[in-house]
Amino acid sequence: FSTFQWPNPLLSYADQQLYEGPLEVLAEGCPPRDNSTIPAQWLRIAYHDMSTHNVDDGTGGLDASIQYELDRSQNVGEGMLDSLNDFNGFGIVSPFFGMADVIALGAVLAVAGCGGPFVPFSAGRVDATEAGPPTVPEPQQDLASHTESFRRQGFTPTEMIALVACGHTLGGVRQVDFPLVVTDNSTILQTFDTTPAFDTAVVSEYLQNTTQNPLVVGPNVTTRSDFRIFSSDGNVTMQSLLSPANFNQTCSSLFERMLNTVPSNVNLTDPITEPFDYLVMNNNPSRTVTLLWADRQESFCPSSGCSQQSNGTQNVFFTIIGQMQGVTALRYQFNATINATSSISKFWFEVNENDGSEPIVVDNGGAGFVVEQDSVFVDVARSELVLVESGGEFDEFIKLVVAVRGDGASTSASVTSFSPSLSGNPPFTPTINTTDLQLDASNPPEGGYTFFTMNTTFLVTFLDVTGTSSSGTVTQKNFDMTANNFPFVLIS
Ligand code: HEM
Repeated sequence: FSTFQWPNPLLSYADQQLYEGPLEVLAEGCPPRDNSTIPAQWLRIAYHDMSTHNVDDGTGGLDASIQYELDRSQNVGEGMLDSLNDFNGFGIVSPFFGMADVIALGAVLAVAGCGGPFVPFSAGRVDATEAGPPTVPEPQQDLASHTESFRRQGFTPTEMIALVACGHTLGGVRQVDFPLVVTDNSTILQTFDTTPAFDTAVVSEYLQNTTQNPLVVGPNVTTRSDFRIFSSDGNVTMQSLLSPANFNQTCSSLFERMLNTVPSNVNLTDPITEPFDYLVMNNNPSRTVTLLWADRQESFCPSSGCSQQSNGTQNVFFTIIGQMQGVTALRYQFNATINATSSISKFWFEVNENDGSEPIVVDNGGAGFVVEQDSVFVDVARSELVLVESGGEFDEFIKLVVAVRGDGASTSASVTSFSPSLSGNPPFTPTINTTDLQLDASNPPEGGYTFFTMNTTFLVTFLDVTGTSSSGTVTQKNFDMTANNFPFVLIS
């Protein structure tokens, strides 16, 4: 069992994106694109975004500043724009998980998708709002410049050799973008090694002098930067990287550091190395899982808690990250009715394998899963996903219903909504809107609550809901619209 403490919207969301998120579909199986592969493009953009870091003053790093740097020759290549569109297109940028976190997640998935090692993922990067310095290394620079570049980014000369080898096991150099590196214009892209996979071929082919890596053996000696870097310690580091186990371990830890290179005022989460939203267990059909809760007045539920047994299970389909770690999980579902007056103060679970062993109590490290407030919340059961049909045309919207404890005369509610950018061009900036809600005529007050409503679209992914009553103002933060199934209503 993990030591994860609920609630933690950032960690929960990062865990969900890593283990169940949609982005992996473009990385799984190392799919080809633009004569290279999608993962190669994702790994390169992560490095370029991070290369603005300066260890001397703690500025720059993986901060999505690349969105403002695409017009620089260092960032040439259609893979850059394609990758940013991939990252924006899934709509997974959230109020607390920005483009920089998505770029880092993309690199983790890229390495795994091409058969490389697991790279531990941390979240919490902060997106820049302007370009960083133009400090991406370029092939025509000399070894001393590259050594200084990597020092400034936080890497030793030995780490520079390994990081370049780890990066250049994927993809290659495009002739149109680097005509001085790949001079033969019948070649669209010259790969760094003969395999698209994340493997040691880039190292072994270099050491065997069979390499076609244009940054090692290209016709233009000035742009043989990989040759100068790889041979800078008499091939000692490259020899050590011949071992697949050492290559994977070295690349995993250097990539983790590369992705965690952020401005010094940014704090990242601990690395996520297991799916902690669930209990990960073998399937046991005789297992029972019980939801227990305490009421707010401490008089309604028995001292052992009110309880409700699970009424069904769902298989969790893990991404390549979960698959490579060999984890399996079931999600247990509950349908519990909670008395509106006595309400709920915290909940927890009991897992009984029914095999004679003691039941396991899952209680968030002893504290229980505390429900901070019950005065303001999105009422999922009263909200509706509405489909309107008129003359063969369909219009869809979400009728959002918010419950505020208190009577109609003294209560009010507003919603701040977050929608990822719809633009096809970076920088991708989300839309944030605040709207005052109307009293909901179709849901009269009930159970001490007044109901408010607004219509919203599927483009909204997160909400903060604020309600005011005679007892004060309360906000339910970070309500995830994409994680909820509202009742469906057809109007025709
Ligand atoms: C001195 C340092 C480096 C130089 C001069 C350099 C240079 C280049 C060049 C010229 C390309 C071709 C890009 C294109 O045609 O689109 C390239 C591709 C690539 N680089 Fe580097 N690179 C360096 C370090 C790194 C590092 C540290 C990484 C680590 C992640 C990396 C990852 C990649 C990847 C994955 C590609 C393939 C992109 C694709 O196929 O679309 N590079 N690099």
